[in-house]
Order: sequence, then structure tokens, then C-alpha cells
Amino acid sequence: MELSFIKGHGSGNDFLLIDEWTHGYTFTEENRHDLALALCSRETGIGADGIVFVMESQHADAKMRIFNSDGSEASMCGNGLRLHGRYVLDKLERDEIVVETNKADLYVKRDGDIYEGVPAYRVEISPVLFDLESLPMTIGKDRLFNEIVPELSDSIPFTAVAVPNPHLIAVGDRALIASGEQKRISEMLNSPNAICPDGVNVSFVHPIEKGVIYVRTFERGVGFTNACGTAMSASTLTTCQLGLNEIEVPVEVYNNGGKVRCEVHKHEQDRYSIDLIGNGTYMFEAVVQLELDSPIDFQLKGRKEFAEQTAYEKLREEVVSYLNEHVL
Ligand SMILES: N[C@@H](CCC[C@H](N)C(=O)O)C(=O)O
Repeated sequence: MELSFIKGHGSGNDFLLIDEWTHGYTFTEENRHDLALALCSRETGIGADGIVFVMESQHADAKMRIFNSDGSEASMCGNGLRLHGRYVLDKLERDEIVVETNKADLYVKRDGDIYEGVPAYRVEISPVLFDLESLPMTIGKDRLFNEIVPELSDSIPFTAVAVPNPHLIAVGDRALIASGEQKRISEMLNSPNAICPDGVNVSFVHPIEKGVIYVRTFERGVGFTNACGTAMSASTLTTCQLGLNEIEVPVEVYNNGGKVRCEVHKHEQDRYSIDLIGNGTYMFEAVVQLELDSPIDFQLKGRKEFAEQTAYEKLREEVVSYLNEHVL
């Protein structure tokens, strides 16, 4: 078969966007898993952190499903939702839509430019869950807020939150970022283990000044990525709860692929949601010729570049020099 896709990114977290809905593709669960494994490989595939599938929804404007590069499915993806949302907003010629995701219906809105020539999209990150059962995480407690877990480290405090995909967050200084601890702990929790049996996204966060943080994430199902949208949202919330940032006040979040803005909202009964605002940039579109039962033997055809990546590169250059001075 011939399969059309767009390769794009949110803060350098890159995805293949496949529109099942418009093209009438009928994939099995196994096909989606196999496509993610074959096409996302950086060695033998096209290379991406995951595949974002655009699907029809029975009750919302569209549906999103996200598969990591290892073929596993995640319940949510913030950077992917911006890319997916941008595609559907353009397709339906709307400024605001609701997208069905695995566990929630979430709004996506156009939101001006995050940088000259780089349009931004605002997506809702919700629900926000603090009970460890939601991750799941088993350490003999119900919640984890800025506490040492001796099985992980005897000096780094962690916070656990599901949005609703699972996140572990450590906030600290430049030395924490430079240490090899994030790799060690992430690899342990994303291999067979009793603490986080389904794996977990692990972020190390450095507050730079009030209203500005840096977040680096080791993603479940992928490894270190340039950025993880749900992780940046959960990390911003954690810094608000630690009194380092403020609820309802935008926070600039730097990452290795660019920057986004996060706004934490507090609702009744201690319920939170977060707005994640950033780019959804197209890099190129192409067609792959493949057989669904062996997608690894694909052929890439008709690759066409989008010009918009050039404007994004300027943002990226500024971010790199800012990070060299303040974080790395
Ligand atoms: N990069 C995403 C998150 C993708 C899913 C994650 N790896 C998981 O398995 O939970 C984001 O931008 O949020």
C-alpha cells in the first residue's frame, strides 16, 4: 500500500503524522505497533520519537492516538497533540477544536506566534492525578511530593504525577542536570522493575529564574528526547507547588529542542489543568510504499520539504545559546 504522512515536531520532539481518517486507512492494533517500530527507527526507518494517528471521533472534532518509537501506546502526548491539533484545525478551517485522546477530550486552540514566523497552538493537559496508583508506582505510599525514594536515590527528591501519562520529576541545580543520575534512574525504571511496572517518563528540572525553567526528559518508550510536552506541563505544576512559580502566571519552559509556555490552572477541589503553548511545525511530507505485514521493507517516495522549519531554526539557535549560558 501507499501511506502518506507528514513529519513534524513540537519543540524538536518529532513525529510522523498519519491521517487514517481522511485517507481511509484501516489499521489493526498490530499494524500501528509495527508501523511505529519500523518507521520511527533512527537507524533503519524515517526516524521519529513516535507516530501520531489522526482518527475520526464519534463525539469530538477528531481523535488522537500516539505510539512511541518502541511500538508502545501512550495515553497522552502534549507535543504530539499540538501537531495533531494544528493539522485538524487547518483541515476543518477552525480556530478551536476538541480532540478525543485515550483518557480525556482536550481543547486545542490557535494562539498567535511563539516566535517570529512560528505559529503557536495551545493545548489542554488534563486530567492531573497525584495518586501513585494512576502511574502506577509502588513504593508503599499513596502520593509522592518532593521526597526521597531510597530505591531510586538517597539524595534526589522526586514528585510523581500522571497527566494522565506517568511522570517522575526532580527539581534541582545545574549539578543535578550534569550528573548521570537521570540516565541511571530512567533506565532502571524503564526496564522490568517492581516500582514502575509500566515504565515512567523521568524529568530533571532546573529553575533558572522566576517564570523560567529548563526541563530535560527521558521518555518511556523512546529514551532522551528534545522535549516532552506532558513532562514540561507536569514539571511546571511541580515548580508552582514548590513555590518557585505561580499558578495562572505563564512560565517559559526551555528544552533541548526549543521552548514552550505553560500555564497552570487551579480548579475546584484541588483539581489542576495546564495549558501547553508551543509550535507544531511541519518538516516534510512524503509517501511510503510498504506491506503492512512487513513495514520494515518500506520505500520512501515524493518527499517535499516545508519552508516553515527555517523560521523555527532561528528560535532554536537562540535557545541553544541561552541554554549554554544558563544550564549546560
Ligand atoms: N512526547 C510526549 C509524550 C509521549 C508519550 C510518553 N513517552 C509516554 O509513554 O508516556 C509529550 O510531548 O507529552
